[in-house]
Amino acid sequence: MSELLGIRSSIDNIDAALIHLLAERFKFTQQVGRLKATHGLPPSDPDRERRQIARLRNLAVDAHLDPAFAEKWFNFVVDEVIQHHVELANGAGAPGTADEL
Ligand SMILES: C=C(O[C@@H]1C=C(C(=O)O)C=C[C@H]1O)C(=O)O
Repeated sequence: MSELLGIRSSIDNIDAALIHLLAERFKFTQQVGRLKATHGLPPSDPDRERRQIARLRNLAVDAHLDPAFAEKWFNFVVDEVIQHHVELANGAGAPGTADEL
């Protein structure tokens, strides 16, 4: 089953890349959260989310990925981001990040 091992090795690489990309994304969303907290802006921006969902759904179709899955993934991530922004607005760091240390 060397074919299976080879395919799984590529899956492992992709999963590692996704973790690194998510970590980078959260670094930037934390910067946004700090700016929002400093300027008294609300944690969520529903208009921005709507625009991103439309954009990501189009990208997903082009990439032959289920657009409903792309939207579900985005909403899952954004829910966590907004939670972090609420915590920053309340003067706390986000859980599980360097802010907590
Ligand atoms: C990162 C932001 O905060 C929230 C999170 C978003 C995201 O993770 O893409 C988008 C909109 C906001 O609800 C932002 O306002 O840009």
